[in-house]
Amino acid sequence: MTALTVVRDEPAAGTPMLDAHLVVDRAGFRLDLTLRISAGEVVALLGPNGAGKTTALRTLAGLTPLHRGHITLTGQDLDRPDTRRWTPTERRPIGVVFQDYLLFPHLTALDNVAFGPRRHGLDRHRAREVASGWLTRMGLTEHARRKPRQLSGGQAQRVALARALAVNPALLLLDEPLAALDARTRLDTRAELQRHLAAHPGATLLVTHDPLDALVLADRLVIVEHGQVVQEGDAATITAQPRTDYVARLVGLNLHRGRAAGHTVRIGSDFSLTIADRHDGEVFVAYPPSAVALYPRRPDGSPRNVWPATITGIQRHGDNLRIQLAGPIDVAADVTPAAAAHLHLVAGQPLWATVKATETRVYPAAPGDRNRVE
Ligand SMILES: Nc1ncnc2c1ncn2[C@@H]1O[C@H](COP(=O)(O)OP(=O)(O)OP(=O)(O)O)[C@@H](O)[C@H]1O
Repeated sequence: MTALTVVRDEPAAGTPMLDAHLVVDRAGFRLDLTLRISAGEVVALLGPNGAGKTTALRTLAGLTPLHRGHITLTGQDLDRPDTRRWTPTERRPIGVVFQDYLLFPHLTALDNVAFGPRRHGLDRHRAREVASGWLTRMGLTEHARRKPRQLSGGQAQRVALARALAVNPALLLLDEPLAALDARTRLDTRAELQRHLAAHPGATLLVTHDPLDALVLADRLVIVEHGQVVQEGDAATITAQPRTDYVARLVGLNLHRGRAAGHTVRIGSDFSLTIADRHDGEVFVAYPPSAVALYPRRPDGSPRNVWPATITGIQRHGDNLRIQLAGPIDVAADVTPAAAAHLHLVAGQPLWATVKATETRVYPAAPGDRNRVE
């Protein structure tokens, strides 16, 4: 019997694909980011406005040169300023889906997708075959002859994704891929995108400031603030143990950094919280806004942490109200509309806030944690 040899140029899942140290200096801003992504892995680069996400993506795509560092993809240096290595955008094995898709308006969906394979050397007929296959996978067969302006937002997004994937990229870059869609379409498209990303054998970097996109689509989250990584890991770890104010807000937790001694954590110079378990040294204390209860007068005889607070803001939050409070520690509290009415909550109002020791989650703060949370 003859052995059947299957030739695959797909990398085995887990093979290191991207190894990058991205350094870009601008007046008042420095990007200094290390990124490693394996075959089949989807990494979300998440961060607030101005954190440097787009700059990172542009360096990988070859639209912004590095000042220092390197971009190595499947062992090839694409950008390495110290050896003057530079591969132009069109020669990088990278597919990009931009926020607004950037489809060619004068080309049909089919020719938009065929553009990449053509550029990579396939003849017109073969490139169209490949493109047609991708449009079928995206459920767009009957839209192949349409121009971008005849497509809905969700369809244009799928054409852009097909175009990026049609060149079999070692690295797929997605820049806020769902941002241009309305809420309903975004929901369907997110689920569909998840399927396509799971099938993509290369590495994927998703740039977003939507935590839901990151949580649903990515295997690993890299969180950047001020051009630097402040936390990275899987969604479960990050949501359980946020290490900066931004991440805590993202996952909906109150967060303080302090010094623990036994069951007490000193926060700032003259405030302490009692915690359930013993800890020593620098720690984070996290608890959800739903764990903070509000009282018009100081509740006594209770084992809870109690402190005076003033309302600085009230917003709707799902079925509840989220109350922002200033005091010895700044916190958010969630209350039901009935409780808010009962307490006659208004901005500027003094109250008493409480949280039970057993509702707090305490974990060590690494010495390297940036953006200290006080
Ligand atoms: N072309 C440019 N020239 C000079 N400075 C720039 C340029 N583009 C961005 N910046 C600055 O570089 C920093 C990082 O911006 P960048 O767009 O990468 O952040 P971002 O995380 O993508 O933000 P957003 O979520 O708002 O898109 C910001 O301070 C920004 O003002």
